[in-house]
Amino acid sequence: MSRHRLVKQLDLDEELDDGADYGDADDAFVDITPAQSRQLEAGLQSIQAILGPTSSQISDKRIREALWNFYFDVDQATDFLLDEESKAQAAAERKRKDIGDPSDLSERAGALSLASPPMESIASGAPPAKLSKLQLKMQSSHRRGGTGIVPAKSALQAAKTRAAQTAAPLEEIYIIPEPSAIFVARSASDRHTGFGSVMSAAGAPSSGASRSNVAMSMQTPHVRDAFAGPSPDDLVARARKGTALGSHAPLKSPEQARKVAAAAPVQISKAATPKANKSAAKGTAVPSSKRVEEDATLATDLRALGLQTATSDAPSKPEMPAQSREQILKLLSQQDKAQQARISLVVVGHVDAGKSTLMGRLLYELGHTSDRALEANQRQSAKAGKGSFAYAWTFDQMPEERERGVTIDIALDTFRTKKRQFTLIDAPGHRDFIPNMIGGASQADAAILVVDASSGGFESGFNEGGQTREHALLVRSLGVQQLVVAINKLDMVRWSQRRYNDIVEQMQPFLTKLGFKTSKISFAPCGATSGENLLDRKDDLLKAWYAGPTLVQQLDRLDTPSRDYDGPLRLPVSNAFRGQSSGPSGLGVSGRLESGLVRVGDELAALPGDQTGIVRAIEVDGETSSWAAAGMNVTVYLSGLDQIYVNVGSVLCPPLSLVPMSASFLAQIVVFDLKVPITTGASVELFHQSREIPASVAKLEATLDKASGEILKVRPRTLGSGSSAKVSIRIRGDGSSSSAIPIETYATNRGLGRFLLRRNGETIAAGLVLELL
Ligand SMILES: Nc1nc2c(ncn2[C@@H]2O[C@H](COP(=O)(O)OP(=O)(O)OP(=O)(O)O)[C@@H](O)[C@H]2O)c(=O)[nH]1
Repeated sequence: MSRHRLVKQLDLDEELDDGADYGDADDAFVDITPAQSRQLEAGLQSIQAILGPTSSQISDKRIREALWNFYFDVDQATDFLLDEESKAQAAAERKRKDIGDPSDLSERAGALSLASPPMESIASGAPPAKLSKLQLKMQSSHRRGGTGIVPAKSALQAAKTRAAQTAAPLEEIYIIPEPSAIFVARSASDRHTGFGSVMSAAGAPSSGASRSNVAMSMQTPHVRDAFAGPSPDDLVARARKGTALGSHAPLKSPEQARKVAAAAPVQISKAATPKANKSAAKGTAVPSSKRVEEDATLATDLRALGLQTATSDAPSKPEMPAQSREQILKLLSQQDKAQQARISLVVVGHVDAGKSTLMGRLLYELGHTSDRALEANQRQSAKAGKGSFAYAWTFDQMPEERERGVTIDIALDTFRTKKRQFTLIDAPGHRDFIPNMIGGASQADAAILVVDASSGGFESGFNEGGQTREHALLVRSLGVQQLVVAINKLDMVRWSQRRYNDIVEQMQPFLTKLGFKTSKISFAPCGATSGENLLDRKDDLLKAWYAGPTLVQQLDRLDTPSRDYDGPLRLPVSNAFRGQSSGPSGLGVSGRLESGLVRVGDELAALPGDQTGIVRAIEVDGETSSWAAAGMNVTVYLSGLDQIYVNVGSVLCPPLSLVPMSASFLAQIVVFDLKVPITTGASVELFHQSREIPASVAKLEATLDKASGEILKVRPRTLGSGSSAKVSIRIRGDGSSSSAIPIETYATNRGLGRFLLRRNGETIAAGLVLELL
């Protein structure tokens, strides 16, 4: 039975304990076979060769123990030893009371140079200067023949940054709408739904700003009532805790069930923790008969559940990429030409417009949901007195969602039409959950805007405070250019052509004002509960006047957006969780690849921080793959990287092409409809990728002409509704490097160079990053 099955809660205190206890473990290898002994010795020599002079700091015994714990995997054992070494050094420094916050990887990388290798001090036996894990690795890489040099920004990047310093064309944000055309939502309870802070640590408090907002709001009775139940943050945190985002999407096969089980919460391979190493050193490294027994029991349980397949004792080796980078690029370019590339679709719209029902029905019509699964949802929803939500329950799987009949968090799924594959992001419509909706929309290429055609239904979504308007504005501001408007619930108005035309006539000018090109907007009449006009039409009342494309035909006509496959890899993190032994193990990190390619075996750095990990497995839309490319929603499983170093808002990138870190930047913004103008120093919430960050508008540099981008006024005192301006944004914090976030200019990376600003539950502006300051 494999020791990979043994899992244990991570004890953080012990993990960070600097007193590396590598005590008596001479008896650790008593049961070792001759073959294992040979593997140990070969591994020992490999690690010593890799570590070079650093290996003199680490006893042979510790190296053997690491190899034993990592099943003779030299890479993992080396990573582990380097981790331990840098922790011990950091602890030693702490003891000398001269430690500050560890500087981040980008700063260190900038400071590193082979011209002054710290290796000399190690070789001379002098206590090494504080070496980051990256530095040690770079030395190793140098010894292995790599250059170990972190390149300065390329000339191309520098040129791009310079170009970005001139005003960006306004249509890149969106064509400025008439202020009166936009009404932004105001949360009735003034709730602060900080989805970015949700995942930073389960149960961790939100940002300081969030807390203060909440504290102020709590003074009014109706707000206290609103907080009587779990907050939106709590609900989302609870749902996401320890799972891949969207893992509450339907499980379509035993294989998927196995994968989801593999992503079960907060259990960490004991062999992969420093704590395990300590235990090993204390003589427990060799499986005891009790542990063997436990393993066997666990295996039996898993088999009974149909969750376990692998029984090998062999260490899990990364599957090597089957295709070269060139082959992958060629394949992607062919797919793009044939318009077959995957498209990420976010489904947005006013609360109760029928988004989840529409998507649930669509998956059923396309054969992605089995009759059995549907019947189960029908039975359970009827039992709960919510029979009309049977299709919506395909997506709304959190108990709170089912109880309240509203979507709370985004859910992901995939579906395939005859023509192409889609990733579907079902976003919540309720105003309290707009931050989650923004997180979903920031990962999308195109949107389905669901509109409720029932009498009064359309109006409540389209009037002031309705989410039809705000969602359309937000998706456009986040860069989505293609929109399919599903005019839903037409069955409730007896498939009235007049009602349909009336809605189209109101929506069309509104959407073009937001900057959607007419050619990129399409409309589809439909009925989610009956499945009308999703794949085909059955109702004579509709057939009598509509002969246009079905919803699926319209989705098939969407253009594949251009992707930056050649750029450096950028994977903004929307979730991080622990993989487990029955599926891909290691740290699972989910997100949408903004640029570049990732392959199994790649080394990735997580910023902020100075940690790196090796990609052991990749899943694209739930399917195992040896690579993934820009535009895909992926989960990468990394070894050698601890979960505490990766949060929502972190960005994974190659160690030799790090994403810049910045706490302040120059931006061009467009201001939405405002009650209170923006003034210098205004406190805002910055929504960047899947993260919400307290920030301030540090300086109003200039107002700009909406059409030409030319400067109208330098240093304006305020910014009002509908204006466009250049402003400096500063992340609020203590001013140290720790407040810096991974961010890029829009010219360098579109996804990482866009943001939204919100204040007191209102979205007040959208912007593009021009220059990092
Ligand atoms: N008659 C009729 N009812 C519908 C249709 N589509 C959805 N509904 C009903 O509308 C209600 C809300 O549907 P949902 O799918 O939960 O709406 P939603 O937009 O996903 O809701 P949130 O995500 O919470 O904003 C449910 O009772 C559905 O049965 C439709 O085409 N016709």
